[in-house]
Amino acid sequence: MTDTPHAVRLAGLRKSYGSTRAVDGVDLEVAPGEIVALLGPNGAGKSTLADLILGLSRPDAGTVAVFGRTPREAVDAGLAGAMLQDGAMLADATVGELAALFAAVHRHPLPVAEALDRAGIADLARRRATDLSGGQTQRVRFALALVPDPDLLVLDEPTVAMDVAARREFWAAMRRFVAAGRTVLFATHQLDEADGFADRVVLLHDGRVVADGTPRHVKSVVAVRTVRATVPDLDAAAVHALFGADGVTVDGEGVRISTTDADTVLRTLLEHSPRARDIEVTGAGLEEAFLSITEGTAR
Ligand SMILES: Nc1ncnc2c1ncn2[C@@H]1O[C@H](COP(=O)(O)OP(=O)(O)OP(=O)(O)O)[C@@H](O)[C@H]1O
Repeated sequence: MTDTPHAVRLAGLRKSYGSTRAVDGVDLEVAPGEIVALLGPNGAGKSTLADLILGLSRPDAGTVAVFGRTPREAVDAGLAGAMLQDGAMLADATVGELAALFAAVHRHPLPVAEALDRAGIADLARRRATDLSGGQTQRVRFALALVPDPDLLVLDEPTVAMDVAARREFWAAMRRFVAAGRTVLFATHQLDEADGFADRVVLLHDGRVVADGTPRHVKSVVAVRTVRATVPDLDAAAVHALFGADGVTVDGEGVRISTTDADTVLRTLLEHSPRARDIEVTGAGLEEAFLSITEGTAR
């Protein structure tokens, strides 16, 4: 641990690929010991942000500091470890050999056996790294990220390809990792994962931070539901007067309303249109929730 105030400090960060603004003006400060989920739909900019924090790509504008150092310095000093989506496995090497290779390039590595043990894959040490299932490969990546014994772990969608049991074990291992006061920043597009593990959730959309708070706060923002109903003699003007225009679609006798408070919408709808039928309430995916946020209906 260092005395610097922030594990991660991003200021005015921008990164474009051609005309795509992958990261579009991000300011973010993460204190040591925080567990932060970067939550966002596909293409929100989570991987790009992770790469910038680790110094794997350079920003077009803005600054990145990791424990007060440049990303490169922090990684070289073993302060930051990474588990990325596409870390390649060396052909022919066993898991143990791969971890030993990693250990050789770090200044204060964990003993290989301990890194494998902490990741819960001691039994895979002699297996060839390229012969593993998707979930096992993810856990090898996790072990490799632990090898430098870092104070900050950056994980990009760590549980992709893991089954339920592997996920449970993975998060248990992560809990042991953070028990020592270390910092974790993980990207995910699963709200329940952010909710279950993070103490802070940063919501990204189109390269921008659109919400930042406790899982409870962010859940209330993205827990959008869609209410659909068929209403005979539907009066579009009356519907808009009741529910506003944002997130409300009227099509013939069909009405569709996006809301964070489906109970109230249903009560109001039935009060004013007792003949409403085919009523359906569905949970929205993150994409839909984000659309609502950006349209301003889910505030
Ligand atoms: N190397 C690249 N070249 C061109 N465009 C890129 C590149 N990397 C990312 N992008 C674009 O930048 C945007 C952000 O991508 P990024 O991978 O950071 O999002 P993400 O939130 O991690 O998405 P996912 O959940 O799908 O991994 C997307 O529009 C993506 O197509």
